[in-house]
Amino acid sequence: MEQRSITFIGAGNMARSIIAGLVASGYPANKITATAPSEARREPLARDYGIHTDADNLRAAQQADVIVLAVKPQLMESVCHALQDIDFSNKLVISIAAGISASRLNEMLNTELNLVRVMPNTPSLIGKGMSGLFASQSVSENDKVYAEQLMQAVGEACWVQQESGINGVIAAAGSAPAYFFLFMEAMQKEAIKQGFDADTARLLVQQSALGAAELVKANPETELSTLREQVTSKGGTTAEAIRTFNEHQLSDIVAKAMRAAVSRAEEMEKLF
Ligand SMILES: NC(=O)C1=CN([C@@H]2O[C@H](COP(=O)(O)OP(=O)(O)OC[C@H]3O[C@@H](n4cnc5c(N)ncnc54)[C@H](O)[C@@H]3O)[C@@H](O)[C@H]2O)C=CC1
Ligand SMILES: O=C(O)[C@@H]1CCC=N1
Repeated sequence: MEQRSITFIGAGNMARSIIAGLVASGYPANKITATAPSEARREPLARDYGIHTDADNLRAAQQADVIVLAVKPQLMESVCHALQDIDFSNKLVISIAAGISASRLNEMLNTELNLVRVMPNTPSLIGKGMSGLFASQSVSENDKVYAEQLMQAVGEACWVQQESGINGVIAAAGSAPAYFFLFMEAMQKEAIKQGFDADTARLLVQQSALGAAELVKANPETELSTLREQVTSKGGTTAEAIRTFNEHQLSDIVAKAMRAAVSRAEEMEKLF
């Protein structure tokens, strides 16, 4: 892929995840800059990945070919305001923020950007990310290819044709690692109650989760329901566990939670 100079505005959890994945995939560290007001955020990134860091957003953004907006949605407006003097005509802007539309970002930066909205997730840190991408109409084919390859360097990527699809990606992927962590936390807690020490309980849960996910990936032709049925012996233990989940409407709970994530993204679009 092209190795353009890239500046992350905001050096938090998500920027760090992408930077780590990029550097591990061979993207040159000296082409990457990350900004944050606090030294405590910048220093570990410079130390761990050998990238440049800067406290000055304007300077760092000015010298980059690609600017990744990676601050919290609440801060986006004030951060963008200070970048308005930049000539964006030859730059690609990537926003990873949830709940901030392309038209709002154009407004905040006071220009019609070459903008790709990307919704990544934190497993990018280990090259296992899942990202959804949406490109504004003006984005060139070359920039689209670059954005896609950038996210493929840290995991899998898919495009959405409508901007609203980004909110669907949030529900199914951006926020999703937290759902699985919550589920695993609950399992670990109960395994501890059943007598395992915390480490063994974690091992039991993490290896089962990993094995299940790998099995899904290794069997793309097999429906998820079939994989579930292969574990569920008639009259056996799994059947009782699954019956209990169903009795408490696990599918409805999951659907409600995913819709709540979408609703919050829509609400944020009005707030910020
Ligand atoms: N954490 C996640 O799993 C995901 C987050 N996102 C999006 O990524 C964005 C960042 O989220 P996180 O990394 O989780 O937040 P975070 O709070 O970990 O990181 C935000 C960073 O911005 C920095 N910052 C604060 N003020 C700044 C300023 N004026 N200039 C430059 N940097 C500044 C902070 O030092 C902090 O390191 C959000 O817009 C969020 O919607 C998207 C997908 C997944
Ligand atoms: O919770 C959030 O708002 C961000 C977006 C997806 C994951 N974290």
